[in-house]
Amino acid sequence: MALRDEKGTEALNPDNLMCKAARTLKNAFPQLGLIGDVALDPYTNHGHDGLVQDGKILNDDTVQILCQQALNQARAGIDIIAPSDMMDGRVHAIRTMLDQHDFTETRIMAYAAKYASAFYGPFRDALGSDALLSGDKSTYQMSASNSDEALREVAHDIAEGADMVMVKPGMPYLDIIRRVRDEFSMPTFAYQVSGEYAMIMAAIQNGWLDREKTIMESLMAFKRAGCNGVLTYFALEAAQLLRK
Ligand SMILES: NCc1[nH]cc(CCC(=O)O)c1CC(=O)O
Repeated sequence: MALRDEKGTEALNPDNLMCKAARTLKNAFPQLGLIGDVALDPYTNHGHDGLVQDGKILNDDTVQILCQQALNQARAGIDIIAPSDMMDGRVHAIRTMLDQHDFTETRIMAYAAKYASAFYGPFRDALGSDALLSGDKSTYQMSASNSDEALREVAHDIAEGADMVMVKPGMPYLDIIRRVRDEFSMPTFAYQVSGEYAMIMAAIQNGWLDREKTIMESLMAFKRAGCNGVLTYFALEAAQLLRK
């Protein structure tokens, strides 16, 4: 909390928690691929992903800072920059910044179709941004009622240089995953978010659902819908189950 401020300055600190963790992991496991989430909400005292003035998000000023944040992460050893902020134009700006600093091989996984969702609750609790958040994120994240907009958002991000695209949340948006994969044939990922994880875990803990079967069925659904990969809090357990 003490490190949060209006502009998310800590995001640009080369010795922030995330950069330290990235360097430590790369030293210990040089073969490990690292994905870094780029957005300001872990660092701002208002809990938004971007800068706020008079209750409005400042898109272009935020993009400048996100570029610096991406560069900071690339320097710490992050292999794939994953902007989760949903500002317009950030993929192109980040690509340009990375290239200018010789990070030409650093990839971009765009949170391209990201919905303003209730399913991020547990993540925001963990981050401490839920209590801080003034208003909501509906001016930059998408409305759950809209599916064509997802295709337009994905098209923008691909045109701006995204190497991979993501749909988020996952399970309530399987239709979007299928449309995105069919339309663009790009490496397509889903993020099975914290609320999906919490929902499944709560049911497992209550004895209502079978643990292994439910986890694997939930992940299989993403593959069926067209995903090339899934970001999930079940990753470790799923890897163990797949090895059996
Ligand atoms: N930009 C922040 C960000 N990056 C990942 C998540 C959610 C992840 C999850 O719920 O598991 C969020 C939350 C949000 O947009 O409020």
